[in-house]
Amino acid sequence: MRSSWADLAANSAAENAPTPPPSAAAAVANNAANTRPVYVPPHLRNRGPSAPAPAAPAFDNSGSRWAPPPRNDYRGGGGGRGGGGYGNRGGGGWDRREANPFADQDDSEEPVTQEEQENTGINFDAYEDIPVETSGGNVPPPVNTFAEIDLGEALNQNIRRCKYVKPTPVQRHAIPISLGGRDLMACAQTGSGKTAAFCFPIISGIMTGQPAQRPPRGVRTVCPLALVLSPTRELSMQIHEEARKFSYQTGVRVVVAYGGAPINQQLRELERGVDILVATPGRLVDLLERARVSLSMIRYLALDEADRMLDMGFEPQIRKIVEQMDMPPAGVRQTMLFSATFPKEIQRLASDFLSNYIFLAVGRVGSSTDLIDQRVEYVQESDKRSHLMDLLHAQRANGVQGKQALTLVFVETKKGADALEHWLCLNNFPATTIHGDRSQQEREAALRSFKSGNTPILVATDVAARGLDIPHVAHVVNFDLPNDIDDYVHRIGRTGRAGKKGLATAFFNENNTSMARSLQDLMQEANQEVPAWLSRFAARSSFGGGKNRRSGGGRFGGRDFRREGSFSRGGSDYHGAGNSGGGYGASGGYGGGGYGGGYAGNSAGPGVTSAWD
Ligand SMILES: Nc1ncnc2c1ncn2[C@@H]1O[C@H](COP(=O)(O)OP(=O)(O)OP(=O)(O)O)[C@@H](O)[C@H]1O
Repeated sequence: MRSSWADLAANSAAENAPTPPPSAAAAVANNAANTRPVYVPPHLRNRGPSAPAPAAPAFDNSGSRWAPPPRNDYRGGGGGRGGGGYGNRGGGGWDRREANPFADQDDSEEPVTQEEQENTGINFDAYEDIPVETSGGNVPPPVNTFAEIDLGEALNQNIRRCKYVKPTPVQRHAIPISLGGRDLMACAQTGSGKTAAFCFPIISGIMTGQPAQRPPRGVRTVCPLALVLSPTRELSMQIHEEARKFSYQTGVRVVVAYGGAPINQQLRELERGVDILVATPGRLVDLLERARVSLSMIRYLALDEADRMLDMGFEPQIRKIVEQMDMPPAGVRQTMLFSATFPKEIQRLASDFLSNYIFLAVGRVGSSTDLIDQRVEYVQESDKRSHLMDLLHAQRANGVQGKQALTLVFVETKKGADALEHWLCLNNFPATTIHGDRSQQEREAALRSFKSGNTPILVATDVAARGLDIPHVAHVVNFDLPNDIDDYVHRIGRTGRAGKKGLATAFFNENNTSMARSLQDLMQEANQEVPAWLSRFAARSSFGGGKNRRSGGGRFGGRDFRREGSFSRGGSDYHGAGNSGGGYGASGGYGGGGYGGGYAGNSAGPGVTSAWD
């Protein structure tokens, strides 16, 4: 298996986080059970050693563990807290050793001021004027500060450790909605903090909710309370890392399962206990079929990159997981769907998974808008390499390519990625690749090497287009443009995150004519300068009503599809409440057919490596 020099360097530098000894509380719990771990519900797990020992949970074992949780036992409280139980340090329950996810950062719990946050480049004032649209009945009002939300002290402490000073707009709106027990379809721009927006309510809900029933002894099936699905292995890993930080010392245990990595290690982690399972669909189906995971206790289901999860590649797998296994149905579980893009067709599909939901669209949040400087250059296929070289030399000369400034180059094919990486390295530009033909180890090493700045150029297929939060990506180059404007939005969203500025350059030629109109519209809405030649391409391609045209006469979708006349289900929950910003947000005009690169891997049979999980 080929491996670039940079990957090898990164491999050798791989972290080896020390594992702290088990806490006193965990040891007490374990002894009490004659070395067998004793289940302690999350809301009791935080009691320190001095606290009274948790009483054995009085589970009603008359029903089997397969019985679904009591209907609405955890909902409808409007965020009300049922007796606390969170907040204290310590830990108990399962084999509950917990590495400190903040170990390699300055863990001072000094409050971060807004000024300090701005010094880090995060400027949330840029988000203040963002139009927000909500629809659905009885939308809970947004909050302005984390302090207004009763998330519990342990979680609040982690928010401080993460140095989050105030909630981003999607968090301000989404967290109260989810804490209110409502299903949610949320659309907010890349880099705007959606991960925390779905993690916080889940963690808080598990900390304070009803205790879960424990599987009988000897049964190796685990029953997580929350499931977070994402389309790629790397994104699942990232969500897992984030969720571990948010849930540190809360007693809530987060486990990740994804394809391409040995399943045995993941099984061992699951056996140690799991409250929140973060997974890619393929690996999850495997675990379900082996009966190592049961979804019967699921209270929270979150789909990150939900439009991708429900597009034609993933939809059958997602339906299987959500509808054909043992997961409680919509209305019993709470479901949250998040993405930066949400085509209407996918919204329609997604509504099958939701019950009485609120649609939330938070305007552009400066990702594909002001914060990302978008440029499109006309470059013939044969000139692309020399053009890229010119850009990289200019970056070097201007000091843009400092140690910390990273460049992410998107190409169409895996072979193309390898060839470009090779050529860049030959030309003294250290590069590595990530795509579906690389082993998982290689993919992870490449990402590490890129993140650390050892290899400041990453050549990627669409497998890296969504969700990845890599600090210091200063420049995204669309060496090959995607065929779908939503993919473009996600790709360029790897820069300009959390209020920071970024640059995105696209190489355009005749092969991309079908993208001309949607690209022009996107750039116009983002107040970017559209070259005259691109407008001419757009005018030509508009005659055929190109598949990538955004719906709504050039205005972006980002609107609840239920507002369209076509929504006529009985018992509609649409009440048209909320603010109406209009004309912003996610895309309409779902292009379809535009998933090159690793997409084909989704339908791969057993044993075939999929780029997506
Ligand atoms: N309240 C906050 N204050 C400061 N930083 C935040 C806050 N919320 C999130 N962030 C940071 O913003 C960055 C982007 O967050 P996140 O990855 O969740 O974005 P996203 O909306 O999911 O993006 P994408 O659509 O690309 O998946 C992360 O580095 C995260 O730590």
